[in-house]
Amino acid sequence: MKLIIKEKAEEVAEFAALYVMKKINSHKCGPGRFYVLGLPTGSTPLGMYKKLVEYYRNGRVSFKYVKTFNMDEYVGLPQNHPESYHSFMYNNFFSHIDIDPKNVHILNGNASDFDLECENYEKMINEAGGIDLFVGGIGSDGHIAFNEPGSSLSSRTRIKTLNADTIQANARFFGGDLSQVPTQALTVGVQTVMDAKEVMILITGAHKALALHQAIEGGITHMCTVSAMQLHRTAMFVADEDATLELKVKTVKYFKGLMGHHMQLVE
Ligand SMILES: N[C@@H]1[C@@H](O)[C@H](O)[C@@H](COP(=O)(O)O)O[C@@H]1O
Repeated sequence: MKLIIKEKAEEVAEFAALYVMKKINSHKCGPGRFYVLGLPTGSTPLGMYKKLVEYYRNGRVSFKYVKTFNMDEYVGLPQNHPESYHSFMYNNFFSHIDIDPKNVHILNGNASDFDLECENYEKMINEAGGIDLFVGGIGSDGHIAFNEPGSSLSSRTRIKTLNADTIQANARFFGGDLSQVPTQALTVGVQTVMDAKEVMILITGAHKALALHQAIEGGITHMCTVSAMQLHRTAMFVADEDATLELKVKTVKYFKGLMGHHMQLVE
């Protein structure tokens, strides 16, 4: 596992965007050779999307031969609702780059058969050759995508009922009104993320510090689903200083000592 520690959230965003750009550019993409990205929503990855749009505008990267699979989507929210993850992704990223909409995959939270929708999603990921890089954020209880505490660590794409903490945390996007927050979502499973060739988790802010501690210094537990990434061969956590507040000084020192080496990943 790698832990990249940057001083500020903006530098986390920059590192993540540079990493994604480098991966796409070194993949030798073309017709029949796509780079496949797994993508998150939330406030944490916003800065990364902004940077990627900037790099695209400066001609440093193209998404023409990139396929994307989003992590999750609310159930029952119209696709064009401003807080749907469809809207989030188009407003903040897809509408500003050269990706072909047919290469964008987002779960349909209004499907008539959720089991079939989720099964097809896994099939489409397989048909795309699997996910090359899954980028994720986490909730303050350490959930990845919408894999709430207690989710099976071998779970696959399915419907989940959101817990009270997640509904509370997401109420800020619905005018603070808990009753407006959808109570269910379709989400990739922990195993769906684990199957990606690479995983990069972005964590910023002191409110995520305990989650980062549990994720990398605690044991693997379904009560902190991102901790499953300890079993991933190439998991990388990218955190700001605030998110490291609950880590041991020894852990922080060790990974900071590797920074020179790790920065080569984006050079
Ligand atoms: N399903 C999403 C997660 O994918 C995201 O990581 C989390 C944290 O969001 P934020 O980055 O806004 O803290 O929110 C939701 O639960």
